[in-house]
Amino acid sequence: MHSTRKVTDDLIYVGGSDRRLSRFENLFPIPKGVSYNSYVLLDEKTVLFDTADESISRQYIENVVHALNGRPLDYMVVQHMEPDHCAMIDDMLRRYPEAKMVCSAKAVGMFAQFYGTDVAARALVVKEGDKLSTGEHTLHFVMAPMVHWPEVMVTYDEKDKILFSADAFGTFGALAGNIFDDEITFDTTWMNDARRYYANIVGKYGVQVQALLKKAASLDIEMICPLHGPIWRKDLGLLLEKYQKWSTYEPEDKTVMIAYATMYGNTENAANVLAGMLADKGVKNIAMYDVSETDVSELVAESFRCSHLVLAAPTYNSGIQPKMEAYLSDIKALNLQNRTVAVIDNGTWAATAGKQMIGMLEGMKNMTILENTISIKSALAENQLGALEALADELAKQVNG
Ligand SMILES: Cc1cc2nc3c(=O)[nH]c(=O)nc-3n(C[C@H](O)[C@H](O)[C@H](O)COP(=O)(O)O)c2cc1C
Repeated sequence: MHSTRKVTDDLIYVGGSDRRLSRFENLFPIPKGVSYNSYVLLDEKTVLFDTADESISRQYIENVVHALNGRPLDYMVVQHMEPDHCAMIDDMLRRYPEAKMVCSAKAVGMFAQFYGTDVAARALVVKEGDKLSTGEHTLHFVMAPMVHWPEVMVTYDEKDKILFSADAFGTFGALAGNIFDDEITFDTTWMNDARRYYANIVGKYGVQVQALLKKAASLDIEMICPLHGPIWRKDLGLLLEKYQKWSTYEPEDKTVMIAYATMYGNTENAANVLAGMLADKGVKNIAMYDVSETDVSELVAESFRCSHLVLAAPTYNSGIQPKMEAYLSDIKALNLQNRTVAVIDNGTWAATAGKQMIGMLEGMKNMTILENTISIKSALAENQLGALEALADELAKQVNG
């Protein structure tokens, strides 16, 4: 049975959600599932905005067929060629032989790469600023390269002031009937997943997101229809403000995130002692994570949120404890910037992890590495408490000041 909802009088939500998939991109845990959004516009011409992942193919086909209600499909706007949105394109093109695929030039090539089919004859290639009238509606295409693939474009419906935003403004999390931001409590229940989605999937491309935000600012947008997560029609400012921060790598919260690695508990102990000192000095909402117990996507998201990071790790085979090293590689690859970082290391015979962590941080942009580093020899010693206190002082002054 179809499961669709009306977005406007002539726009229908035809997407669906997957709650079985454990990892998005086979990488990021999604305990709350994920939605694959797609939309049908019923104007004088009919339009399908993107398709969906094959995991929801049965539901998706029923939804599209129901929404079109016997009408042919004239246009299929393909904004992003990632398989979680384009898996059903081939099926749609065969099911609707008159449909034209409206997309960027790069998308045509990508389709051939993924599916071995040349769709050039079915493609209506559009570029920056091109417009397509579908009757009452005019669709205005805006290129958004590297948000988060090179072929990405977004589409602005001039009549209803809707931005179809591709992966931008998307989030992890399945939809449960409520498809609009005003039908859910986004700030408390969804924001962490939205941040984790942004930081890990689009985080690297802050410059490109900024370019898109600038283009979007020139459009009068009343609704945003992303490819994942709820449709924004009420509190658009909430996510736009977050996107402004995330894409400029500006921390959201002035607080300390302590990420530690530990085998025997001694580095963890130092992290706890430091956290207590920070709390005594008035630092609030301290976030602390064991990097072996926390998925790296969470660590990345929290690093995008917090202003100050303390990284504490034992030396491991003359290197950095591997989970800490993986996390550092990730935030480096994702271009995290503008953080103040303190380093604590540990070692029983030759503690070298600290030097190596600092080396990785020095390779990142605009990171302030505090000179006050602490090197533990197996377990925190009495005579190191002063140094830890001094570090807590420095961090607290910055955070509270
Ligand atoms: C597999 C392995 C490799 C290690 N390699 C080093 C090393 O290269 N240099 C060193 O000083 N300590 C090394 N250690 C020792 C730990 O870094 C050290 O005992 C540290 O105090 C452990 O901190 P923890 O109590 O937080 O786990 C190694 C330990 C393990 C288990």
